[in-house]
Amino acid sequence: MKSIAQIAAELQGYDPQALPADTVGAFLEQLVEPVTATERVPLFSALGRVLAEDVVSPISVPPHDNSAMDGFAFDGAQLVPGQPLALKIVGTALAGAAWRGRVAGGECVKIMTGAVMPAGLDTVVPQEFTQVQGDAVTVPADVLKAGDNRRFAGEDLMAGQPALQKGQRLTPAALGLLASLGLGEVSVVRRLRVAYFSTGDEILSLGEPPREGAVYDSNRYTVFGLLTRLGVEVVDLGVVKDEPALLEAAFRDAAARADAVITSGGVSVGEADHTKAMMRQLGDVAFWRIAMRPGRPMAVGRIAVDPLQDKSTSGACPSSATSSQNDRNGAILFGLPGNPVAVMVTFFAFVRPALLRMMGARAEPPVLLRAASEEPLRKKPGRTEYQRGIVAQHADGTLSVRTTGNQGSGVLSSMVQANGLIVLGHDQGNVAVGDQLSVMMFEGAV
Ligand SMILES: Nc1nc2c(c(=O)[nH]1)N[C@H]1C(S)=C(S)[C@@H](COP(=O)(O)OP(=O)(O)OC[C@H]3O[C@@H](n4cnc5c(N)ncnc54)[C@H](O)[C@@H]3O)O[C@H]1N2
Ligand code: MOO
Repeated sequence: MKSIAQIAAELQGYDPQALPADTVGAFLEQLVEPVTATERVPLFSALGRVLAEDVVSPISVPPHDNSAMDGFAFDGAQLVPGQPLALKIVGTALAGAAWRGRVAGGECVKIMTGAVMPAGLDTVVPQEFTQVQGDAVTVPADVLKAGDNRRFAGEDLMAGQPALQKGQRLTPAALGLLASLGLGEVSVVRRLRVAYFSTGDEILSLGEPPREGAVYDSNRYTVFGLLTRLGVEVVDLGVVKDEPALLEAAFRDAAARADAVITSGGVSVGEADHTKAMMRQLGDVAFWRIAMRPGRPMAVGRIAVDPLQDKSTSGACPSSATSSQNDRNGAILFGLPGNPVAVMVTFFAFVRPALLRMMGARAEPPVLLRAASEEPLRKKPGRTEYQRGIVAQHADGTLSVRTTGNQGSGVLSSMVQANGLIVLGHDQGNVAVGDQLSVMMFEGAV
């Protein structure tokens, strides 16, 4: 486990007062480690979980050569170009049971989609292509070739071949694939637990009456949504007032109960701010000014946990967990800036990839779209900007993007209007109409 100072010393061009966004990613990759405990869960509980081991196909799927169509199976060697083929029906092969009769030249078997191909037959003519009279079938000339409409055993998955890889997040398709292999349970990395609290004397909890100078706590709900979508267990610690004793209790409780602690507020340079002091006192923490907008101030580090107090896994995992203790070294701290848009942007840019790494998931850099700017944008080189964008698709298939207007980092409604974040890179200057821009789409991430 490397200290903040060690990681910083090894990173080229590390300047905590003007940290390029790329360097933050590199720093966090050094800071966080995947948790190692695993458990077996039934498929219905596995959606979004991270596979703890490679899955090798115990069987071939499909298990036998079978028909892709309802029609007539025959030996395709009898097809002659330019000539129809007359066949006699000698049986019916239904899905679910193999048809065991013998088929001679000039004969065929009526077959249903998914039914096992009778021995010696390799071609299926769909029934709508044919003329049938009693037990006589005519295959018109040139409607198909030998081998058509036959699905091979193992063409989806072959027994003994890798089907899914460790670190894969289980999607609906992956659940179906595991089921197709006959596997009812799967070994996954234990769920990550992430604690969150909002800080600030001006922050009202829902239900409190409005008062002058105060705002309702929106960050807690946004972060809850972001974390839930990510598939982690959320430990909600509410709003914590800017008092040292309350903050200390909240940090200690959060670090004891969770693998990572996310806070919002109190990381800038304002007065009457005990949050930073408490982070410094309880942990090994770096305070940054990142060369980006929004999301400039941010604190990152590790809060030590007294092993006797460690409640992060006790009672959290079912008894099937193969190991639930000692798979972490303190709780990782993400001290996010208070502004609601800055919270979301720093989450997408830094926290989400770091949490995925802690969850044991394979790195999946977001796929960025390219879209033509509908408007000129002012942009200073030397910092990364994330502007809220609305991407539109045109009749000819091309994409364009416009901003949501006011880009203030307190304007949360802009995040609701937007369907993605326009990423203006560190060295990018002003943007002209028609310039191609990269957009990180929310679909899948938000
Ligand atoms: N002199 C400077 N002032 C500021 C700087 C700076 O570099 N020099 N940076 C600005 C930037 S950028 C940001 S972002 C903020 C970050 O400040 P803090 O992290 O200390 O956050 P607060 O001051 O507590 O809050 C900022 C803003 O966000 C509102 N807020 C906070 N928590 C919530 C919440 N849970 N729900 C809704 N809204 C919240 C809060 O009321 C403030 O309006 O500092 C700038 N200043
Ligand atoms: O960058 Mo602050 O994080 O603008 O709101």
